[in-house]
Amino acid sequence: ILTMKDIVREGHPVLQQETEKVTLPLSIEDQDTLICMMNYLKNSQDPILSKKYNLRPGVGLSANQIGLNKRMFVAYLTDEKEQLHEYTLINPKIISHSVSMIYLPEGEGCLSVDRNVEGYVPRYERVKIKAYDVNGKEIVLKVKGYPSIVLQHEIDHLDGKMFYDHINKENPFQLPADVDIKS
Ligand SMILES: O=C(O)C[C@@H](Cc1ccccc1)[C@H](O)SCc1ccccc1
Ligand code: NI
Repeated sequence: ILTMKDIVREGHPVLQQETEKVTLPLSIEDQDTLICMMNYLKNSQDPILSKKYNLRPGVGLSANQIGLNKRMFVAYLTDEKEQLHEYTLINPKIISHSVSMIYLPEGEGCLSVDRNVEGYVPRYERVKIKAYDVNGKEIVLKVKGYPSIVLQHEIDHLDGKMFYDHINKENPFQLPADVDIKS
């Protein structure tokens, strides 16, 4: 199973580069990798297993976070309305987004960053994503709020970006007038 030793930490080049598009249909190997990545998220959110395997909880994981230069990620989270969101997205692309922005009041963390980085991370409130599912079928999904933040955090990884790249250097808690804090 995937554990913290498999997770690449900041500074490693694979996290700083734009990941390569995945060839479709998915190889058996890529299919298996995605299952392992989703199992990491589920295990990390299980009180018993996360303790047993010493896993940091995660709601998203990108392939380059486990050292693979492949444009694919998984996400497993419940939203503000306790709705479960489970995504395995291949070659995702944000094709449109809202003007309005949102932030997590507590800021963001990252499984690849072993330190606290303070500050608001401005994200689009709503995004429309085009991607492929594990069967190679094209999907278009619209997400808003917390799920939108998670998917943007993961797509950033695939583009070689870290959450703190979005934090205002002068004033990390700067809030442009018209933004809403999403809790
Ligand atoms: O490093 C990753 O990509 C996984 C992040 C994703 C993430 C962080 C902040 C905001 C949105 C997504 C981990 O989930 S950070 C740990 C965590 C665990 C549970 C809930 C929120 C954050
Ligand atoms: Ni991250």
